[in-house]
Amino acid sequence: RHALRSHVPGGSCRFASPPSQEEAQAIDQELFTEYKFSVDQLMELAGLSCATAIAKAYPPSSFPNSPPTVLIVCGPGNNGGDGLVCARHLKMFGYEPTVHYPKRPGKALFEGLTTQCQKMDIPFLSEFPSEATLIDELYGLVVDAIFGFSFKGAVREPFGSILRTLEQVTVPIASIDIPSGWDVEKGNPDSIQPDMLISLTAPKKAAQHFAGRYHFLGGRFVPMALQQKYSLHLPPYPETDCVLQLP
Ligand SMILES: NC(=O)C1=CN([C@@H]2O[C@H](COP(=O)(O)OP(=O)(O)OC[C@H]3O[C@@H](n4cnc5c(N)ncnc54)[C@H](OP(=O)(O)O)[C@@H]3O)[C@@H](O)[C@H]2O)[C@@H](O)CC1
Ligand SMILES: [K+]
Repeated sequence: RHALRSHVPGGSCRFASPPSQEEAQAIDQELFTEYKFSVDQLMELAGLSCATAIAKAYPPSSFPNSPPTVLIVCGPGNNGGDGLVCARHLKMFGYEPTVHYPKRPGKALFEGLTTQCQKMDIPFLSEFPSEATLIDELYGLVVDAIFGFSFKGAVREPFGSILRTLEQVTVPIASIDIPSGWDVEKGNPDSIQPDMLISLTAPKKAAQHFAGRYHFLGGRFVPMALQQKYSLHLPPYPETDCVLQLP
């Protein structure tokens, strides 16, 4: 199933005291309201973490194709914004990203991130490939930036069709924060099963159901007082790294 060779060993996650969906949203809100971070600040760090973790797990030399092509699917919220930032950094790192961004919020932040990608010659696909085999032929990796910790209920279109196609791809999928289609706390055995998960801030409860090879922690921006308030017990990041591979 997983076509890529990889240079770092990995395993499933058993993380102490993961935050609930409500707690994850409360931490997010507190970062903005109490700690006065702006969304674009944290999104930049989150997206950079994702690109860095991807480059560690799937270096260009491990791709079956050259240049290393990556399909990034972006959803309508901040998870999708992380995907746009990730695309930009992957391009800087020597990858060849292509973005599909079917539902775009009319906000300056996302418009700016989209323009930045376009000005860096990152193509945007207007139609999602309907056949999984086409994705397998054209791309060495898929980045799932569709839904994050605010996902609720049954998946609505066009994302239902997209996820059904992604369930059938054989190239690895790297999910940002939460595998899309998964309940944020309970997971979802019937949805995509990514090869990689990049948990941002802290792994959520759903990460306990992740069985792919690479679990990374990213988003090294949570002040200690906030970590303590929510009993996050985050493991220490190595030196100045912005990501940490979890066991
Ligand atoms: N502090 C942090 O940790 C940071 C977190 N960050 C990132 O933000 C992410 C959380 O972002 P978020 O809150 O904007 O929500 P997110 O999960 O992207 O999507 C919600 C959107 O999806 C939609 N939608 C929902 N359910 C649906 C359904 N069933 N079927 C279809 N659509 C559905 C709904 O759109 P609607 O269609 O309802 O308008 C809504 O707009 C987080 O996971 C992390 O990646 C970083 O950027 C910065 C620092
Ligand atoms: K996701």
